[in-house]
Amino acid sequence: MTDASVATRAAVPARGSLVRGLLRRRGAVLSLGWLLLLTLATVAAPLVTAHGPLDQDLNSVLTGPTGAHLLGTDTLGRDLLSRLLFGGRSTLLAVAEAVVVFLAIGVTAGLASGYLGGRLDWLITRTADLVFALPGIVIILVVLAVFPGNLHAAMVTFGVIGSPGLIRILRAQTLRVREELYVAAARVAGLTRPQILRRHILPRLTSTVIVQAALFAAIVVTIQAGLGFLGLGAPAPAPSWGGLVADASQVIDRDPWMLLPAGLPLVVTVVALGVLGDAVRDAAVEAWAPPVPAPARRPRRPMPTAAGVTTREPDPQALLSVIGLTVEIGGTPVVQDVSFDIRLGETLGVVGESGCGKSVTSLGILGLVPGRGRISAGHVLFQGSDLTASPTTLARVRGSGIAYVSQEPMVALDPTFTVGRQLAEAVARHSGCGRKAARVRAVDLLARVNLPDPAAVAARHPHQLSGGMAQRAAIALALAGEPRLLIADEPTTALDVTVQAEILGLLRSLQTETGMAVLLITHDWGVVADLCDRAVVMYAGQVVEQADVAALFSRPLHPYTAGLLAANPHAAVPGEPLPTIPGTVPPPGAWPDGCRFAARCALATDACAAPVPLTEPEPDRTTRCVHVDRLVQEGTSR
Ligand SMILES: Nc1ncnc2c1ncn2[C@@H]1O[C@H](COP(=O)(O)OP(=O)(O)OP(=O)(O)O)[C@@H](O)[C@H]1O
Repeated sequence: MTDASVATRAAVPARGSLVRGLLRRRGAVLSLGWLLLLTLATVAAPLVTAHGPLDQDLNSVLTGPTGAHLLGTDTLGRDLLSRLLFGGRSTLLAVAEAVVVFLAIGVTAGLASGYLGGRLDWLITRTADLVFALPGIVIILVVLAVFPGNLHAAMVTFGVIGSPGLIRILRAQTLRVREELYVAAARVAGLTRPQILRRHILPRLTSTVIVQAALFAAIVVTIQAGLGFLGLGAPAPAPSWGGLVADASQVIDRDPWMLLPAGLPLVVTVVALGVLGDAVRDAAVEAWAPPVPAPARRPRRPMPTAAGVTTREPDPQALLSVIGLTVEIGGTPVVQDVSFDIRLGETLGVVGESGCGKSVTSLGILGLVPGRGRISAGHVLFQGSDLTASPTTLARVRGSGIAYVSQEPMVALDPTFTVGRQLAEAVARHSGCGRKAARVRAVDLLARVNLPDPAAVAARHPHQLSGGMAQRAAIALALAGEPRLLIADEPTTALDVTVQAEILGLLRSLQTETGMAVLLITHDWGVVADLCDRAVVMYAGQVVEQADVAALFSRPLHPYTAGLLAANPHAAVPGEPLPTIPGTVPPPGAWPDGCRFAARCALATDACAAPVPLTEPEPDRTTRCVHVDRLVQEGTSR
């Protein structure tokens, strides 16, 4: 989508907020109205009725509705409206007690379990399973046997017994949300865990929490009424909704009317809570649904890969040195022995076919290995500090030292906040300036990435931006901490060709202005030629070649690099078919012991069956090929 297409987007109904979505639903409005009315009437019961709930008048029993008693009287001549409202107080209190306990345990444990994982996750899920298996009603009856008539103890217990359901749901959602790129971006930006949970994860779970709380409240109302009906609630003569139904059922043959005021509020309240829960869920789905179909991603072309550099001394002048980095996901190495350096002001391209480990390498640098993977070997030195050895240094460096721009700007930005607020938050965090100054700086940053009318853009939510604008906003966010290294993972993949060129031009000018280093992951040799000083070629989790861009283009010293350059559409000869590399990249776990490219290589011989080390055939360039001498000769004679 181009920037111009924002106008088209604006014509599409905008995503409504949860509240607006709710207010558009008649059922939700009626339910909210009823619950509000009920709450007000019970709280202000002494003002609503002149009769006390215990006042008896044996001369007017079971009167039915009259002027003096709007809902009639019971068998002792007590005013039903008064008993209903005062009884409603204990119902509302019971609901509040149980729901508060339910939410306190469910939200805290669900978030902690899903986000922190590890042993805590194991402990929480096992405990939740155990509590889930307990027979709730039996436990409550036991509690009431130990504390007769103590509804508070019963409701707190019910809150505890109900919480495992919420824990499971929120844990599952947290696991999903924590993998979203804007959460990774928040980690890169240096937010602490509590900040990420509060600002980025909890808001995404709000609708689920409200739905679950409403449904749980409906269950509490029925349980509380059931206990009252059985005489296990508030001791007589105190009013309760369950007690009213019990009284009404005893005189149903003499005065069927009494069942109506006794039972109807109970039924309407339970239905209202259920309808409200459904409406919140529907409104949330609507609020989060994308307003227009996501722009189709450009199909990815197969790209060259490279081999990792084995043990070597890091460049003393490097800003970042990756040394022998090995990353495992699920116990399988997906990136192995990767090494490279970047100096300040330099742009290093990382190229390779899909699945060769480019993204995992860049995320590994930031300590953000996906899928609960881990760095199993190697070091990442940034300005001399080993980021793999010190989580504190890593946390300090993220955002301010190293920033990250992903290929999906629309999801890298938090959809819940305006662009300006996210930027201001990042600026304030990194610079420590006040809110007002941070807001001004946020608009400056948007201007710096050449967004027209930056103040207006600051007031928009990410979904109101086109792909190109969102990527510029994401770059502005990355610049908020004035990083020394920007990692850009295919920053133009999801954009139209014209916008791609603009974003690449922007990156180039920002680098010239700030002098920062850029690690650019790309599939596009055109981008490498245009922006990069050096390039690392990755194949099947290894670096296979690393060289100055000009040397790489003129004399590739790995058959894979040569194959990829030949398949480069920018160099295609009109009318001739574009050469391709036969076969596919072997997946992690299926890598051969020898050269990983051998099965696709025209030069392969028996010598390729043994492990191939990286060699340095020329100063400042490395390759992982046993036929390197032949390639050097061919290149020289060309
Ligand atoms: N979350 C994950 N869980 C399991 N395996 C993963 C996960 N993320 C990546 N991998 C695996 O790690 C390997 C390297 O993936 P990576 O995304 O780094 O490749 P890439 O070169 O960046 O590819 P692309 O250009 O498609 O992004 C792949 O085999 C991939 O299947």
